Amino acid sequence: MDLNAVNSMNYEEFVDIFGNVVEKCPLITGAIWSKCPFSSVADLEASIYEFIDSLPSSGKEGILRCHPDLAGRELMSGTLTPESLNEQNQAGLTSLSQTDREALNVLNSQYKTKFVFPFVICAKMSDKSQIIEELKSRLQNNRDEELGIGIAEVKKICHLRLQDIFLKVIPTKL
Ligand SMILES: NC(=O)N[C@H]1NC(=O)NC1=O
Repeated sequence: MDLNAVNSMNYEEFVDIFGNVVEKCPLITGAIWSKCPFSSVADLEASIYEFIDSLPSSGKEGILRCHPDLAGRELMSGTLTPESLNEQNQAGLTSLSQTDREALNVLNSQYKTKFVFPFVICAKMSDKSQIIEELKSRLQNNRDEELGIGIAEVKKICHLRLQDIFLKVIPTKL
C-alpha cells in the first residue's frame, strides 16, 4: 500500500482498508477520511490520535470497551477480528495452559469490576507472562491512570496495524 493510493481512495475504500486500525471503531476511520490528502503515513496516524485525544473520557472508555478480553470469550468462540487473533497468537495467548487461561480470566474480570472497561495492552509488544504481570500491576492504579494507559496502548496497537497495512505488498498482475 502506498500513500498516493490511500489519498485517492473514496470513503468506502478507505474504511474498508483502515476500518479496524482501532479495534471495532470504523467510526474513527470514517471521521478522519475527510482529512485526506495525508502528507505522510505519520500524518495519517497523527490524525487518528488527534481524533482520539479530542474525545471526552466517555468516548475514550467506549474505545477501550470495543476491545476483546485477552484469551477471553471471543478467542474461545472463534469470533475475534483477524487483527486481534493475530496479535493474541503472537503473544502466545492462543496456546495458554488451562491454568494460565483461568488466571488471566480472573484478573480480567477483577480489572473490569474495578474500572468498568476492559484491560487493554498491545499484545504484540509483550508475551503471556509479561501480560499477566502487567495486569496484576495495573490493577493497583486508579481509573484516570488506567484510562490514560489503556488509550496509549490502543495507539501502539494502531501503529502496528498501520505498519502491517503499509508494508503489505499488493501482488501485481503478470
Ligand atoms: N484487551 C486487549 O488488550 N485486546 C487487544 N490487545 C491487542 O494487542 N489486540 C487486542 O485485541
